[in-house]
Amino acid sequence: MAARHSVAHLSRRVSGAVVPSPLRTVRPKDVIAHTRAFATPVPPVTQNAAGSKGPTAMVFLNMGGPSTVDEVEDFLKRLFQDGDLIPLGRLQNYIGSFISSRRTPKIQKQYAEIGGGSPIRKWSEYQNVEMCKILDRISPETAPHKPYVAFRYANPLTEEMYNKLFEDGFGNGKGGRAIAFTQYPQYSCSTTGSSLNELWKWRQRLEGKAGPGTIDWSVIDRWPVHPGLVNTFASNIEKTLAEYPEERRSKAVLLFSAHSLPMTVVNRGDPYPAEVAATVYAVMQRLNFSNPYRLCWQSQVGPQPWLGPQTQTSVEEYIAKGQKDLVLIPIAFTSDHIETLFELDKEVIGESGHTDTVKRVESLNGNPMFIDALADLAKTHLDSNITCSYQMGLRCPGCKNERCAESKKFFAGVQNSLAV
Ligand SMILES: C=CC1=C(C)c2cc3[nH]c(cc4nc(cc5[nH]c(cc1n2)c(C)c5CCC(=O)O)C(CCC(=O)O)=C4C)c(C)c3C=C
Ligand code: FES
Ligand SMILES: [Fe+2]
Repeated sequence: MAARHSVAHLSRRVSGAVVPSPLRTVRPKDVIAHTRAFATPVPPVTQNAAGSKGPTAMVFLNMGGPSTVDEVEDFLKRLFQDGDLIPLGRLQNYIGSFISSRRTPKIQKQYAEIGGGSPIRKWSEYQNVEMCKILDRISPETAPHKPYVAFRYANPLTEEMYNKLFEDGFGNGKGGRAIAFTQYPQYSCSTTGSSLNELWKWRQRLEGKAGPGTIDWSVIDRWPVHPGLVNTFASNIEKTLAEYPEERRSKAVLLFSAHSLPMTVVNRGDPYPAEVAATVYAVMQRLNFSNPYRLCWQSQVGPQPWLGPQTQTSVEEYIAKGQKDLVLIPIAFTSDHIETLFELDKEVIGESGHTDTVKRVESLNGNPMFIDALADLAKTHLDSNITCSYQMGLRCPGCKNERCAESKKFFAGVQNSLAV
């Protein structure tokens, strides 16, 4: 299809003010899929090279997790008090605080069992530092690239990250460019959307109105089918399949597992289920459909209906049908966390009665192929001169959240914000 969109749809933020990009045509595919060719030649590092437009702040957005058991209560409190994740109305803070205190002992035990905390901070910091090293080489014109992490529910929180930006010479009248890079490959309003609403909130509080000297923000908001992501998943799956005897290998069932969503969020029109399915299909294409597969959903919380089928039930039902060779693939998160190390390893596999034939594919963590993919995504974004994907300007059909409207107007630009 040769549908072409004028770049008048797209905009670039310069010193906080939205200005139209220079006229050229961009296919929406270019904006969303970031499919730059992979064989980037690597020139030597050129820190502060003459003509560099850097420094550039690379800000990883994610939910975060408690690094110690003592941090669990605060983590859960922030999570249950987030109206973008769990809308509880006017009593949000009160009810959120009540639910989180009651839940804390159970969740503390789970974090204790996986080594005393979540590894998300360790992996996020490592991935970002390594990505920035690559960017300094392949994008000397925007070097040096400085790594920052902004978590939604654990330290370092968005406010802390913003103050660090100020300390390092960004904003405060000095401007500078910052890229908000979501670490959720697939976009959900309850994950990336919530992080962007939070970033927008602190941007308003700490920098006031957009204007000369404020930070120039742009966003990498989704990357469900980036070839580097797809290849890393596929190669990890191949490694796990190789552990089965050859005669059983192609009959092992691949069970992709993603964090579920409440049906209220799905029915509001959240993009996440479709984007997770896109990742699964791209990985299967890359594997040449070598095995039968299904997508299932894990980590439901509370009594309301969630998107299914549930991962644990699916494993039990396949085993009951005689299918015991099952490969679990966490497909919606880029590092290990409580849902891989506790829920999949200890509950789903541990309680399956078949720990020798039900296996889990390793998480992306520090995989160099994955770090290359992050650098490729960032490089494509830095070169593209766009603020975010064209898709990001559109609110969900059922969205009633004014924070979404405001943050979309800010990040996508007023002219690209649709249905706000
Ligand atoms: C793509 C990933 C995730 C989506 C989508 C998501 C939605 C979502 N989550 C909750 C409630 C909880 N999630 C919790 C932990 C948690 N969630 C994700 C990822 C997604 N959540 C991760 C990676 C983690 C673990 C973090 C870590 O270990 O570091 C928790 C806390 C644990 C618990 O109490 O069970 C809750 C609660 C909702 C309601 C939701 C969608 C609306
Ligand atoms: S809930 Fe999706 S845009 Fe607000
Ligand atoms: Fe969650």
